[in-house]
Amino acid sequence: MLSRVPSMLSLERPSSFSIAALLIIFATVFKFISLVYLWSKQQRASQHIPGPFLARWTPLWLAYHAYLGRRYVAVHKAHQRFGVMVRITPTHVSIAASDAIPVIYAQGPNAPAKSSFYDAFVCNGKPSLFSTRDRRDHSRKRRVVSHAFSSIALREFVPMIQSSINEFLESMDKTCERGEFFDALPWFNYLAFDILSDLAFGKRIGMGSDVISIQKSPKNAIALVNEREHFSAIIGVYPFLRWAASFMDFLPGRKATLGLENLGRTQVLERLSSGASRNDILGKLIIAYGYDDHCPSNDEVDKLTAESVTLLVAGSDTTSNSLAAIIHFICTHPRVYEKLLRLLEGAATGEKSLNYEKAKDIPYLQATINEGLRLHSTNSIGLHRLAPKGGLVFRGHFFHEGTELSVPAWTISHSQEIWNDPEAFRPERWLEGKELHPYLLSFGKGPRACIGKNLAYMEMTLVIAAILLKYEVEVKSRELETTEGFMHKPLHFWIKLRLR
Ligand code: HEM
Repeated sequence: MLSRVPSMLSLERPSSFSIAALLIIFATVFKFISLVYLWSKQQRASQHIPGPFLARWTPLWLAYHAYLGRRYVAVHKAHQRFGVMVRITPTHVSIAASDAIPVIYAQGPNAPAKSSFYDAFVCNGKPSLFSTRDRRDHSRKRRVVSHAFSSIALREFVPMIQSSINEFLESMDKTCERGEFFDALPWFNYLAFDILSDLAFGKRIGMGSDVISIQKSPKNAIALVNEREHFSAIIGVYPFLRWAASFMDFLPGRKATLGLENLGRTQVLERLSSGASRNDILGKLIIAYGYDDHCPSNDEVDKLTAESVTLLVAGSDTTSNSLAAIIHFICTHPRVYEKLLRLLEGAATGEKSLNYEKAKDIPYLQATINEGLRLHSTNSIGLHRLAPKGGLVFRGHFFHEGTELSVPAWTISHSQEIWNDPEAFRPERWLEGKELHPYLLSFGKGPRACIGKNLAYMEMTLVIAAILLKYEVEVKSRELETTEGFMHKPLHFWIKLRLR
């Protein structure tokens, strides 16, 4: 009789395979239940905080506005309607208050860390400096990468940056010959891309002749950055979308991510195999990681690729879009334009160009850049952080560990209490004695603030000085149409240039 019992019902000892399968199922169910429990606990804890009806129930409200490229507008309007604290997903509270900046973007061992939003920005499966969430891992990486951004390193980059700018100016000269309005935004993008790819890959990708074979057209590489950034900003807000997207390599944003990874890997491998040394960011990273004295493993190549791609993405269109917006504001404010030009001409003493050492010492130019960054708000969203272990208290509200928190950058940059007449473009406000830098969120704040900030100021200073000294710039429209990916950017920048 016993022999007729089906083997699956026999009382034999389970194989190690079935034990492993059971353990995996058990672990998955446990993880799911604990996630649901955590989610409902956080949701209950922030239930007293108002917000748009849909946002209180699903992250899709935020994902939808990110998809439309208008997340910062939706969050800003929600603050106007509901007040300082607004729930923008069931577990994410946006706090539009300047005193929240040093709390949410705090330094120190118990500072709020980046949230899983940043998993959407991981490259090659390897978190880069930007997407690393663990505090200790991040500090270690930041120490290594910061070698490439020291003030000595930046000074060494000036000739490389200048050479890209000279090539850019030659192209601009040709537009003067035609004497027509043209969309300068792609040209700013090419320039920033040239500069960054030169520094991060040791090879210019943009408008130069040195086009990388994998990206036949320079526009492709720029489109990849735009698409990847927008895609990550959408799927970042909802773990389910991130999970679903990982199976959908056909999505344009997913393709863009893979395309950029390939582009970066090709360049990094080429550089490593050539054994060439160059004083650029990639060269400095190779030395800082110690890959100059042994042949790096695949894993190490992936790490280096992740950093290089991140620097290209984080440093190119951010700078070009900010530049376009700042020059737009200068041109639409003749008083500022004339004042700036007089100061630049004074420093250039009769020349049509100005070196960095002189340009950086013109306070009004730096004030104009800051004012443009504020008014345009390249970084417009609230950068996601997590309430740390033990929770976080702000203005008497307790936020459970793991609640997402952010300070909406656009809303802070346009706050009447901080800026007094916030819609006015008035660089002078930066020179009147009130310390305004703590409220400028363009580069983030705290331990995760932008590592490329000084490089960005250097580029913007050099390009604005070069353009204003060489050309008369006329804009076609007073309006600047914009959209938002992860960063806030103009859609076009129509100008006409005349040689001065
Ligand atoms: C105007 C130009 C730029 C703007 C507006 C900008 C903005 C920002 C912002 C807001 C953050 C913080 C992100 C967060 O907390 O989620 C950031 C981080 C970062 N930026 Fe920039 N950035 C600019 C230029 C650059 C450049 C030129 C580079 C490098 C070449 C760069 C590389 C990075 C990196 C690597 C991080 C991550 C830092 C970390 O987590 O430790 N950025 N940037």
